[in-house]
Amino acid sequence: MAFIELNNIKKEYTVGDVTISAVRDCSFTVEKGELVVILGPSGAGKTTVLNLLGGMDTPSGGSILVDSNAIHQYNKKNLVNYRRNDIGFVFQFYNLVANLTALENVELACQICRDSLDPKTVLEQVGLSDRINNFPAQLSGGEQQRVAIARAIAKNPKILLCDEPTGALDSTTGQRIIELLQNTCKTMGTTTILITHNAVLADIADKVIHVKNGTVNHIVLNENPKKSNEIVW
Ligand SMILES: Nc1ncnc2c1ncn2[C@@H]1O[C@H](COP(=O)(O)OP(=O)(O)OP(=O)(O)O)[C@@H](O)[C@H]1O
Repeated sequence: MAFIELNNIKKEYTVGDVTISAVRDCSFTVEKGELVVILGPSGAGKTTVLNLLGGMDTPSGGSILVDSNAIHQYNKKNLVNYRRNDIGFVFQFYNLVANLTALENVELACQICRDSLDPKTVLEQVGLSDRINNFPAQLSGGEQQRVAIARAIAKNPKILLCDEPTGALDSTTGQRIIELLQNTCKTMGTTTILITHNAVLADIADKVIHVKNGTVNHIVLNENPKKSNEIVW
């Protein structure tokens, strides 16, 4: 059994009298410790899939199994605990708390979950030992994203979910963020899922799930994923 299994997932939104099918018949698996890129154009359903995986939303049909747990059957309380303890989230625009320092941002996330790592140590691991007392506005975009990654991995999550993590960064800074995500995935063994419309990022993944019109189009396994310094966009 795979670490993550999505089976025939369907997600529909009802807006007034209209039903919008965001995701349909979507199935794929992710192995423990794998780095997976979900790639597809705008509107393909990537964010919907990520939100379902992260327990921010529940499917209209199908099943989601994470580490043998049936996430699709979770009630609100189960979902709160799942999001707190099992999921680390990295966003395109970092979403740091502006009036807290880098260290305080990471500490805040650690306070709500069990088994968290030492915030200072994790900030050192992401290369920010000399910036821990800075506020987000005093940091570059790349540094802010490092804080956001530190905040997510300090929770010691089962899964790291990244929504266009390099989308707001230039190519060189983005490469360094990819390097950090690749290293974290390999050294900590954190299963990492990254959604993007940037086809260049496909090469850095162990597995690429191509999505189109709300469903999986095809899946590619990379025997030899590229290093971050081998890709440019
Ligand atoms: N809460 C919602 N209510 C209604 N429709 C929605 C909702 N969320 C998503 N959709 C629709 O579902 C479809 C898939 O959207 P989704 O955001 O998952 O795509 P995406 O691949 O992440 O796109 P992008 O790269 O632009 O973020 C779109 O047609 C979108 O308009």
